[in-house]
Amino acid sequence: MAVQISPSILSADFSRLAEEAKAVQGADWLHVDVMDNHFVPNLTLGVPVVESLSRATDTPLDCHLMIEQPDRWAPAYVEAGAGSVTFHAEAAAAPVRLAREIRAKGARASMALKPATPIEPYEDLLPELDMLLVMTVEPGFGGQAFLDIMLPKIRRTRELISRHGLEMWLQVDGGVSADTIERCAEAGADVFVAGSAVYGADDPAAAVRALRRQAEETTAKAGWARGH
Ligand SMILES: O=C(CO)[C@H](O)[C@H](O)COP(=O)(O)O
Ligand SMILES: [Fe+2]
Repeated sequence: MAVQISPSILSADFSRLAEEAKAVQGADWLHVDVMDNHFVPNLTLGVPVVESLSRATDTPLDCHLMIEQPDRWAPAYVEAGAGSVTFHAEAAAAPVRLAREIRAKGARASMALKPATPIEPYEDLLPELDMLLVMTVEPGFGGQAFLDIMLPKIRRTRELISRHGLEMWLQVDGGVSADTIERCAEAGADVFVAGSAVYGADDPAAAVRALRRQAEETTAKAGWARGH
């Protein structure tokens, strides 16, 4: 199980997205938060911006769709160049069909859970997914405080993934920082989104390296990591 860091451009300067993407060279992914002002009370960017960004950087794009009707829109984000597309369980009408469509178009398929959405009803869907995103804030805004109460859900999700013998990744998003990343890694997360902790730093690339080091050290120590 390899630690991956996905800086969120939600906390970047939107007037200089190409430069901001290059400022985190060395990151595994670039996390792109798509918000439609319906699923969440905020509005960010859409398909044309993702298309331009995918041409402007070699870092693969990890698109987090906080939108209604992901069944209709998610395939367009794959066509726009996203390497991974995450839809919300609460918004998808047919998550299995949607995950299969995302995979068939050539991207990794991922599903996100808001803080109040349990993982257990989705256990049988896990083999259809390449990644599960456990939100550690209410989606909609960057810079919010990490919700410690989500740690048991991260732990239960990791246990389910292990029990089913799956290779899928477990992402955490929201309030991930030097203060919280070790708790996430200890609970079983392996893909870490960080917005304000990376783009709020004087040296974003150094912040990515520091977060990676912390997560790797914790992962190496954690008992559940053995054998993965
Ligand atoms: O999906 C998100 C918010 O809905 C963002 O990815 C997340 O909040 C990142 O920002 P920060 O690390 O500052 O919390
Ligand atoms: Fe996100």
